[in-house]
Amino acid sequence: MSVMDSDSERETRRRQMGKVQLPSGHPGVKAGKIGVLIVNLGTPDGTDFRSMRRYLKEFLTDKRVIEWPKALWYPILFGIVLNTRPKKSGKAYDEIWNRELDESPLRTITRSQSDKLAAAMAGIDDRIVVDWAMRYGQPSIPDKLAKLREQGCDRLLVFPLYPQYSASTTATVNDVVFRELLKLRWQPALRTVPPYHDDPVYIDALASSIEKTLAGLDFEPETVIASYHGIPQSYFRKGDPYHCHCHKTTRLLRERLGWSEDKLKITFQSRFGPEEWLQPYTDKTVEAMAKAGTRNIAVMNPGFVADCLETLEEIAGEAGEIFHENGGENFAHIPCLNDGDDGMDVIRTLVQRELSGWI
Ligand SMILES: C=CC1=C(C)c2cc3[nH]c(cc4nc(cc5[nH]c(cc1n2)c(C)c5CCC(=O)O)C(CCC(=O)O)=C4C)c(C)c3C=C
Ligand SMILES: [Fe+2]
Ligand SMILES: [Fe+2]
Repeated sequence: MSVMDSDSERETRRRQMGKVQLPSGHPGVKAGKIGVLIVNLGTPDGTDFRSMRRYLKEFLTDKRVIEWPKALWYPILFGIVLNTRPKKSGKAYDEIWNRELDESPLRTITRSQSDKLAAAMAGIDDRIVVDWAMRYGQPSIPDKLAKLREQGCDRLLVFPLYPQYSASTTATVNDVVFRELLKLRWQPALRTVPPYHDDPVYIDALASSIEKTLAGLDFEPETVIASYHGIPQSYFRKGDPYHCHCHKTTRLLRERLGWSEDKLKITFQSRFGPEEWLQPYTDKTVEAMAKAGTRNIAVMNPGFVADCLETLEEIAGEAGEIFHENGGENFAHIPCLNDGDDGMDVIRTLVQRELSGWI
C-alpha cells in the first residue's frame, strides 16, 4: 500500500483485488485508478494512397483545423485535395517511415514517451495508468478512454502534447475527450494539462538540447532558427494565442542562452492552402539568409514534442536542401526533445504537477 490510507480508498483497493463480495446482480465495479493520457496529433497507418486519404480526411474535416464554411471547403477538399494530397504526402512520409516497426516516427516516439512516463510514474503512485493516443488515426482517443475506464480510472488527466496552445491542436484534443465523456453515465473526474510554453522546465530542456547538439557539430552556426508550425493569420486575428506563445518561448530561450535576436530567430513553417499564414516563413527565411551570405545555420522545432513529418522531412530534409541550393554550406537540424532524458523530464514534471491533490 503506498499513499492510499482513507477507509474508502482501502475499500476500493479491496474491491479491485477481488476481496469484496458484491451482492448478486450488482454490476461489476472498477474504480480507484488514475488515468494519464498523452495525445499527439496523428498519423496515417501506412504511406499508401488509401491510408493517407483516410488520415487526411479525418484531419482536414476537423472544423478546428480548417475553419472555412463547409459549403466552401468541402468541394475543394473532396474535389481536389483528397485526390491529390494523399500521393504527395505519402511520398513525403515514405522518406521518414520507420520501416522496422512499419509506422510513422511520431507513433514510435509517442509510444516510447508513454512507456517511459509509465515507468517513472510507477515509482510515484501505483494507482496511475499511463497510455497514449492520436487525435487523428490510431490509436484513437475514444478507444483509449474506454480502455482506461475499463481499467478502473475514475480520475483522468489528458495531456495534449503541445507546448504552445492553439485551437487547431490543443482544443481539438480536448473537444474529443469532452465529447466522449458526454456519453458516460459514470464520468471520471477530468483535468487537462495547460500550455507550458513558458515553463522553466521546458525552456531549460530546450536550452540543454541546443547546447548538446551544437557541441557535437563540426561548425558553429551563425544563426539558430526556432521554426514553429504555422497557423493561418486569420486564426491569430480571431484571438488564438499561439503566436504570442511561440514568441514568448523564443524570447525566454534567448534570455536563457544569453543570445541576441540575430542569433536565435523565430520563423513559421508548414503552410497549407492559399491563405496568408504566420510570418516570417521558414523556407523563405532560410533561402534569404543563404542568398545574403550566411553560411552556417541550425534549425530547431520547439513546438514539436516529437520528431515527425514536419521536422524530419520538411526541415531536416527540404529546408536543408533550400539552404544548400542557395549558397549555404553547413546546415544542422536540432532534434526535438522526443523521449530523451530532457524531454521526459518535461513530461514527467508537468504530469506530476497537474496530478497534485490526486496523488
Ligand atoms: C490548415 C491546416 C493545418 C493547421 C492549422 C495545422 C496546425 C498545426 N499542426 C501542427 C502539428 C503537426 N501537423 C502535422 C501534419 C500536418 N498538418 C497539416 C495541416 C495543418 N496543420 C497537414 C495537412 C498535415 C499532414 C501532412 C501533410 O500532408 O503535409 C504533423 C505531423 C504528423 C506526422 O505524422 O508526422 C504535426 C505534428 C501544429 C503544432 C499546428 C498548430 C499550431
Ligand atoms: Fe499541421
Ligand atoms: Fe502575438
